[in-house]
Amino acid sequence: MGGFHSLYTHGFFRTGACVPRMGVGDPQFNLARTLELARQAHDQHVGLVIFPELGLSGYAIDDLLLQQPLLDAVGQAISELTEASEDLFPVLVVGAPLRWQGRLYNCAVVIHRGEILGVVPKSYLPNYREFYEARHFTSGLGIADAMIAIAGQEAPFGTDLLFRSAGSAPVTFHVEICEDVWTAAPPSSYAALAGAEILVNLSASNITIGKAETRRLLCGGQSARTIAAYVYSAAGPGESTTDLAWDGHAAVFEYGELLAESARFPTDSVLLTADVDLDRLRQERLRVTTFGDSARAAADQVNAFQTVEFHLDAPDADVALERRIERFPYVPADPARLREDCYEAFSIQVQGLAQRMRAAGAAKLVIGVSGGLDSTHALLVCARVMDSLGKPRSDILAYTMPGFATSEGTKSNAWALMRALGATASELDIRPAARQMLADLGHPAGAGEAVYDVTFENVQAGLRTDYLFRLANHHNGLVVGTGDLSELGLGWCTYGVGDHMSHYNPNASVSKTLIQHLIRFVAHSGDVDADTAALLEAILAQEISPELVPADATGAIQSTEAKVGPYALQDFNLFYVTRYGFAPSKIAFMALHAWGDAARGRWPANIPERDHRAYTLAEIRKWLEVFLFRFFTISQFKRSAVPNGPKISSGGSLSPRGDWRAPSDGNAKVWLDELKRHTPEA
Ligand SMILES: Nc1ncnc2c1ncn2[C@@H]1O[C@H](COP(=O)(O)OP(=O)(O)OC[C@H]2O[C@@H]([n+]3cccc(C(=O)O)c3)[C@H](O)[C@@H]2O)[C@@H](O)[C@H]1O
Ligand SMILES: Nc1ncnc2c1ncn2[C@@H]1O[C@H](COP(=O)(O)OP(=O)(O)OP(=O)(O)O)[C@@H](O)[C@H]1O
Ligand SMILES: NC(=O)CC[C@H](N)C(=O)O
Repeated sequence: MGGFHSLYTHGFFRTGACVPRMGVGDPQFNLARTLELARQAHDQHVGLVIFPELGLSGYAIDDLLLQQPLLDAVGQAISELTEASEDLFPVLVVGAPLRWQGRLYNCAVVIHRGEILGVVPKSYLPNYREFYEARHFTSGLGIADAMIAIAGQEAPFGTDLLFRSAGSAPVTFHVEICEDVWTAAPPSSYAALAGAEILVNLSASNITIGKAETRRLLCGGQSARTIAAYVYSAAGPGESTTDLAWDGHAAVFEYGELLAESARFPTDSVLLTADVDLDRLRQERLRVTTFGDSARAAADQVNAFQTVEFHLDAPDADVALERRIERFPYVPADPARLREDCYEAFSIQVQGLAQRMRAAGAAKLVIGVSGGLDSTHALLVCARVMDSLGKPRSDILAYTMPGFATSEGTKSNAWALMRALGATASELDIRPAARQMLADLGHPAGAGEAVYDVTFENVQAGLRTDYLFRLANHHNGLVVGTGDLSELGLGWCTYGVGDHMSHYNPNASVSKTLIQHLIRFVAHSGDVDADTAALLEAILAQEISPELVPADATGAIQSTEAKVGPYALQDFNLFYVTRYGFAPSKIAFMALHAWGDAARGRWPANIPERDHRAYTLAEIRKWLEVFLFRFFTISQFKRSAVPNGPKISSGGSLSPRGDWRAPSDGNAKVWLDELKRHTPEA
């Protein structure tokens, strides 16, 4: 099997859905097209590839289905296909009318490496409106523990089959046929509860206006409900147009998400592929424990399945991932989705803080404004909160509090911002108190020595927060937290007395990369004047720094990203560690795919061209190691004691009362070992 660079190494699985050019009632023609596509799928390392319903005979051939020569020719085509499959990697699932115990069934035949693994008859035969399947076929409902003679072999036959690979490409799949998924209780629902991860559907669904959307709803919804992948392929060009038409719709969904979809109304054969993330499905089924509850509720149906085992071994080649992986899991590149995300994130933040202000009977909001990203965004939220409560923005008491390392640039940005947003702005110099405290501590910096250690830093961060809390007492206000999700993930905040603490933190579950985007979004929204937009751009462009340590001899300022890593990568790591609990080597593989080439895929809007950069595997590995150590070893005690704040993204919040509970005395050993063992250094 391939190495680190192969998708099969990391729990991905390539699926294929074919729309072959069809010959009406012409099994040899259809066999030839099927074989062409199967060979293409082989060349593309597809593990499981499906073809349309009754694809070997044609679907809309009416009473020809009852013609002996036609059925014999279909049998011959299956024999030839089975023989040819010996040299092919993928499991093939083809549609054919088959005779069993003197009756005709609308079947899916599952073939791998010269063997018929099983045959699944269609359960639900539509016989309403334009459909007349019951005229020819018998329903497969209830057929179990049966065998069928086919292509010189004896194969399992029934609707009780699950197919499971015990090879180095492990997967469990189930097969249903068109109408089966149109029903209130599709067979695949029970199959998923019995362990099927990929649900395939061989379909011949004639097209009428608007029907493609119905299919998306049904297949996408089925994949979401069953926490599975749903692979769908419908008949296309060449299918009989006597009274109907065919748009050749192929699509692959994963847990409610459309992974790939064919262009409809093709004029020739199509192979659609999609890389399904089986790990994601497996991890999600562990989390969503009600999935197991519904398996218990449907125990009779679930326990009735039998498993057909086969061996699919991952290709030796390094099969490169083709799936689109967002660079920023918290900031989707699709403009429409991003707009919706920004609207929701901002509205959640505003609603959270407004409700707390009302409930606490607070007259004012108190906030420290540094001129950095987090406090800028929190201040934008405060302004909107006041608007929504019908209070004047002057009820926001905003303080800029210069310390030993505050630059003129950030301070003037802070002033400009407080003014632009209409807050009551003040300046409070923390240096005299900080000097006093350092002296009281016996710290050398108290006597003017250039000792810039963590105590020196935290005295400043702590004093700022202390002032804000006492100002809140003094003015009947709430201290608004600014620290973001990414900082919380990395433990990049001062515990208890510092920026870790507030009365309510609307930023707590907004990642740094999303905060950057939200500010960008406001700057480009037209909701603020040109000066404010320029100010926001200036804030976005500056180096991220806590400004707690003065610039060094070269003038270089304290850089957060030089210490904890680029937020772009750390947000990627944070998302996949907390949302799915993936292995670090898989996260590194995915990060390389997302970030390895600046030209690949779309970037979210408004990110300046100069920031379109790439990361090497060595960089990705290095910063992932930093992330794992910081996240698992040194920062959980901070997350175990965070103020309230609303959960914002499906990526999760890190509140111990919300979406992330972990021991405060754990360590990163397991994760670091996994990373080192399975990720090359470059
Ligand atoms: N598991 C555990 N349970 C309970 N306590 C634990 C602990 N592990 C360490 N501790 C204790 O915690 C203390 C260390 O934590 P803490 O006092 O927070 O200090 P620490 O995390 O060492 O330092 C704070 C860091 O955050 C950075 N910062 C501060 C402010 C703002 C920003 C920003 O950019 O937003 C960044 C700052 O530059 C500094 O590097 C030590 O006294 C240690 O003994
Ligand atoms: N000079 C300052 N004046 C007022 N408040 C400050 C100052 N420096 C820090 N703070 C407060 O402490 C918080 C944490 O500081 P930090 O520098 O990490 O955040 P930031 O500057 O808002 O954003 P970023 O972390 O993105 O630079 C700020 O959000 C702000 O509330
Ligand atoms: N072949 C089928 O089972 C088609 C039935 C399905 N209800 C459709 O309209 O597409």
